[in-house]
Amino acid sequence: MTDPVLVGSELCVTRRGTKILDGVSLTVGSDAAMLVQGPSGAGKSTLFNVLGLLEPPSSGRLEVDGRDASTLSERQRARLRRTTLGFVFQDFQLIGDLTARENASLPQEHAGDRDPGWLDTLFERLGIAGLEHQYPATLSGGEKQRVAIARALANRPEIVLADEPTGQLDPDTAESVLNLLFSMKESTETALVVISHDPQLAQRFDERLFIRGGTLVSDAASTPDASPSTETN
Ligand SMILES: Nc1ncnc2c1ncn2[C@@H]1O[C@H](COP(=O)(O)OP(=O)(O)OP(=O)(O)O)[C@@H](O)[C@H]1O
Repeated sequence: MTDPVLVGSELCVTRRGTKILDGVSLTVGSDAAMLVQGPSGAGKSTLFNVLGLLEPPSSGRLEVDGRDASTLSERQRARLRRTTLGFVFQDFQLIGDLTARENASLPQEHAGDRDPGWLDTLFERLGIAGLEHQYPATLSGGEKQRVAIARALANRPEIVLADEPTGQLDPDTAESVLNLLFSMKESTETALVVISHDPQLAQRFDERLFIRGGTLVSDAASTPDASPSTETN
């Protein structure tokens, strides 16, 4: 594995006395393509939030780009999130009264580091050049997700975290969005971590982890939604 960009050690999240994540340890290399699979309620979104510095773990250690997240102030964490991480969500999370271009440029605006040329490149490579001035309501699901990918890559992050990025798309559009995520991962040299319950995604990823009851388990056979029959290795 190349140098790790994300290292979680014994991550736990407890809510109302219940352990939602229970001792999750993982290492994401700088060129990783990692899929975290698991059934509904397994703790995938919670893990996504913790890895994305969106919520702190109750215990355990998280290192992002070599920095121990627990030692950072909220402001430093927000800065690290902006500069190192890009996010793609199942429901796109585009702002309705901003155009596609304005949505994609938000991370640059927040970082105070505008790079319109890079946004042009992203729109071009993602096949959405020409849609810059349209509002989300006028875009198809696949187009919205491509705008969301442009937004995730706007600040040239080290890691893209995607939570069920194909969950709301029809199979053909899902395939094309996944192809784009992978081709952008290669060309921008980012690590890609996708969280999904969809076993169909499995064959695309070098590394697969399975979560069940808040704990990483060793193989797909332990997760009913992730049948090993769909695996290629
Ligand atoms: N605020 C909360 N308080 C108590 N329990 C919670 C809270 N948020 C989530 N949970 C529980 O934690 C467990 C894991 O939730 P999480 O959303 O991480 O699962 P998931 O694997 O992403 O599920 P899905 O695929 O259905 O979205 C679930 O049992 C959920 O009910």
